[in-house]
Amino acid sequence: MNFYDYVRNIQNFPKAGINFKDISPLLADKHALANCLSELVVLVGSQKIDKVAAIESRGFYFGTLLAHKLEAGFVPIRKPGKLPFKTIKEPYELEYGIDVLEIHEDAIEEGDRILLHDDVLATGGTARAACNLIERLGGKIVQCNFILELEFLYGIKKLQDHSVCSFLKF
Ligand SMILES: O=P(O)(O)OC[C@H]1O[C@H](OP(=O)(O)OP(=O)(O)O)[C@H](O)[C@@H]1O
Ligand SMILES: Nc1ncnc2[nH]cnc12
Repeated sequence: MNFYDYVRNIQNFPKAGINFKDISPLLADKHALANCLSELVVLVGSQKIDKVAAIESRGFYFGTLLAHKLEAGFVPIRKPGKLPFKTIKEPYELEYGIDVLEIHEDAIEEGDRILLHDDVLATGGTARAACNLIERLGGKIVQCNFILELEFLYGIKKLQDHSVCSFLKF
């Protein structure tokens, strides 16, 4: 299976000049969905994971599936005002805007081994903010794991202190 065939390019979305990588075709095909999940599990290998933390909203597509496959818990990292309990916050910049991420302050215990998952690594601002939240709560980030990486944006430079794995590279 050529997974690249299941990623659609949408020019000028959500803003002029952005070439948006749309994984909807990959999600809609039962074989592509199942095989993509298997490939993400392969990236983790035999490393022990206590919790998968995933970033709203597209990180949630595979985040809970990954947690189930890895026999780990799941932690949502969300946009502001969405989480109901006490949170800590991190601001960040992304390829097309500025936002804030939040995590429940009791979501991670000191020493928890965390897999951070999101669909796309672009400039790395979102993933960096998510790593900061996890580390502020005492989590140990085992791997930052993405379906696709836009290598020309060098997001990996913001995650140099971590192991970064992505399945599809553009
Ligand atoms: O590496 P960066 O430049 O920070 O960009 C990557 C982030 O951008 C997208 O999320 P978006 O903010 O568009 O939200 P969504 O998942 O809710 O669509 C994507 O799902 C990543 O979370
Ligand atoms: N070009 C892009 N396509 C899809 N998701 C993104 N997140 C940030 N940049 C993106």
